[in-house]
Amino acid sequence: SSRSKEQRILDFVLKHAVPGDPTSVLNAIDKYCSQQEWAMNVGDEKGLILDRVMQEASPSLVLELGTYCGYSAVRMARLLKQGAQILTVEFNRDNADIARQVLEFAGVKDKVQILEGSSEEVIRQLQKKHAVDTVDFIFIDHWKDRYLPDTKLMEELGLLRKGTVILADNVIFPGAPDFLQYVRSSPKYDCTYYPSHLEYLDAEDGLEKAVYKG
Ligand SMILES: Cc1ncccc1-c1cc(O)c2nc[nH]c(=O)c2c1
Ligand SMILES: [Mg+2]
Repeated sequence: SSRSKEQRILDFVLKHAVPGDPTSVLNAIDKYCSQQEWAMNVGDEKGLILDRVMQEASPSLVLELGTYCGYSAVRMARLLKQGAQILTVEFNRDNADIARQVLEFAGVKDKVQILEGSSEEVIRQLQKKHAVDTVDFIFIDHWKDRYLPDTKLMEELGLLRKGTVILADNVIFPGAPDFLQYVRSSPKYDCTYYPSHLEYLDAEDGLEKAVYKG
């Protein structure tokens, strides 16, 4: 059977990156996806913004919505402080399998747990099944129509604490207008927009940071 684009990305990483070196894994994925086949990794330009915002938050527990091939999970895991953890949610089983192999090759698998399922179902299980109290940093990068309902759900479940940082990808392209409108008009959030570009392309995109005020 023919290999998928995601399997071809993994193959390129295994061939061209250095085992245990997360930065070489990021460089390999960025090289392949900018030169051979476009893919929806957050990429190197928006990735630098993710790096800075995440380091500023210095989180002990990170929740990522949308693992895909594991690029942003590797990106964040390489910067985590000692003992910190990432829970990343992926709906697509094949992508989760690719991401597991990428994370293992990068040497960060002990810092990251991939939770398979819909973001709504996984979010509802975090406190009881995964012993989560509150989350320190949330990277939203899954499906634009779920940004707002999942944010509201996390509020309702008490998963956000004073100072929890939400960083959302693709708020311009494909765009999450209802999410943007909500967080920017809500007294519960302090928002900052980081203009950038769609991964590997010139199209405009950006990241929105929404800090929960508790
Ligand atoms: C797929 C696509 N085509 C054209 C323009 C943008 C996209 C695109 C880019 C992303 O960074 C995405 N991140 C998470 N989830 C997505 O669905 C997604 C889609
Ligand atoms: Mg994205």
